[in-house]
Amino acid sequence: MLSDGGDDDSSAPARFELQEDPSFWKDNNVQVVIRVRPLSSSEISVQGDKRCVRQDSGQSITWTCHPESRFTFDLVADEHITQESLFKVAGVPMVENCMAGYNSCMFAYGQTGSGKTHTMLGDIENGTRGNNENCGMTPRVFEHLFLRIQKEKEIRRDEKLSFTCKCSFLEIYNEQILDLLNPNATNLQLREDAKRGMHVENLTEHEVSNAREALQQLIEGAANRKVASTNMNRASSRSHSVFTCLIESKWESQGIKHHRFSHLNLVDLAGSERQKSSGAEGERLKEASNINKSLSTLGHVITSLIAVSNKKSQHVPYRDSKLTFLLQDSLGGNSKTTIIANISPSSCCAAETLSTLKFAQRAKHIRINEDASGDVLSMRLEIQHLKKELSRLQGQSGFTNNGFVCESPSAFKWDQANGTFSPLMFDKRATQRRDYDITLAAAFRREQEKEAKLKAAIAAKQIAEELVTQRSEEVRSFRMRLRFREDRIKRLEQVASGKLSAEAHLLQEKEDLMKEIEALRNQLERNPEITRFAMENLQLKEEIRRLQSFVDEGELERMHQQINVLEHQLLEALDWKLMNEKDPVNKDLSLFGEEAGDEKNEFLLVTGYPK
Ligand SMILES: Nc1ncnc2c1ncn2[C@@H]1O[C@H](COP(=O)(O)OP(=O)(O)OP(=O)(O)O)[C@@H](O)[C@H]1O
Repeated sequence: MLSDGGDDDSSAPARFELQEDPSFWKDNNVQVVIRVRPLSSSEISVQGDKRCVRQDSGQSITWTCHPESRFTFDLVADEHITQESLFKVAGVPMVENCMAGYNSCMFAYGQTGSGKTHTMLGDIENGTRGNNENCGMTPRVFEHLFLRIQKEKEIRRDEKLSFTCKCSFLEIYNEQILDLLNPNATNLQLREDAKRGMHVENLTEHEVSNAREALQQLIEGAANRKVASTNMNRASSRSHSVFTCLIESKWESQGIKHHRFSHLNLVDLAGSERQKSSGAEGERLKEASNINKSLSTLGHVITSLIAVSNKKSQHVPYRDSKLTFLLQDSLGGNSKTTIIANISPSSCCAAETLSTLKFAQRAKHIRINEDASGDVLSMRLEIQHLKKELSRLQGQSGFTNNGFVCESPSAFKWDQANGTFSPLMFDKRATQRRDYDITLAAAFRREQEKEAKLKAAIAAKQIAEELVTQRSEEVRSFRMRLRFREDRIKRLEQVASGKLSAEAHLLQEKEDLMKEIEALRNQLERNPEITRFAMENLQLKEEIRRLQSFVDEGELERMHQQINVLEHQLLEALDWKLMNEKDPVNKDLSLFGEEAGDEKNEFLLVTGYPK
């Protein structure tokens, strides 16, 4: 039985600043955030301000009923957090991940009335954040996404970078997929193929070119969602909704055309309420049991993913619900996922709050991409290596030898107007001038070579990144084939035990084989592409190595020769001066190229130069 916490529970909750960790996503693929909503007026009327949780820091929270349990997460957002602050710590990094080419997914979990829709959509009717502080994560994400796209296009104008964004909005209601942008389309089917991965057949996709257009789709779809009044929430969402944006980018570099896709999924799950407290009956009860079934499958999927990452299991039951089947790439694929678990702090929701905290804690242990890590890791290492190479080459833009420093061609500028190096202006002037021209040209040439090397290294890095994407695709296709095989084994077991007829099995077998053939065909088509990328990668590495040795050996040698020539000329000029000047003071001063008695000599006398 649940018991209330101590007297502390009713005290006003503490406030905590959310500390962002800028390097979080470098090492993690799943972020779990807890959001505590303020007490509602109905909760206050039932239980006063008695709370079942106490926040201890920006990362930890204690469930204060019996037995007290402490939980630690990536972030715990207190009751006072604004929509904007939450967006900054969870939404902005999500967009950045997406711009970096990762599939990104955010989903809100929690009991009915805990604030999922408030978090994911908020007030979408009154514009975006500039004039509406209550608008939620999704509109803010799109506003930021289009700002970033604009900025990126400007920065990479030379590469003719272009983006296409297509939005879709669906809900899963009673285990059926409905198109929220086309309410006439019901019971849509999930399909999986090697080209598009997991997708919903015939789902409406609208191209959007700015945040306003994306918001328009959001408002239109949200109005079509199944909403009903329950004991816990006057306007309770009775379905899971998934707003997806497919971002396609194209650019050119070093004569190579690049093409990249990434998905942005924003998911508002239906409430994880207990049927008793939700007051559900009739149609509502059917809805509630479907919601609970799919959410418990989500829980099983998470448990299996943890077992898979601990090498204790190999099977993940994605197919047991539409929700997990649709989200499988976000949960177990090449994706960066944020889970916002919403909770009520009220004592009257203690059981649901504990269940949400436990769910969130389990999700924290998911380690995705494990099976692809070998390949992807080696590609990442390759990119890191190329980056190092690049910065090393950039660092070589200054060269020092015997106190002679060349930082850029401008360092070779010879100031004739000031009359410096006057001895060189006599009979040997023409030869000296030519030597300087040669030196200057060599410096420019080196600068251009470095530019070229820089470009080549950037291209090599991009190719390596493409290669990473290709390999991930390959792994996904492989996983798909694995799943087909697992299904076949299961069916054969059913045939053996008499649960499935041989005819039904053969029909399904045929369909699966067709799919597998298609997957293999696609893989075959893609293989030459991968090889080509690998080849280009190798060629670029070779080019860098060649340019490197050119700098290390040939060019360096030439530069030494040029310095020797210059030193020799300078000594000659000094000898000439020594032979022609009698006054030692003027003789020394003349080393600076000035005649005795001019302004510079006066300066040296004032500052105590010996007479
Ligand atoms: N952080 C918050 N600050 C202020 N009000 C909030 C907050 N979170 C939720 N609310 C309010 O609580 C009520 C229920 O929230 P919401 O509809 O977002 O819950 P939900 O989890 O989506 O519920 P359901 O699963 O039933 O759809 C709404 O009136 C909402 O405005």
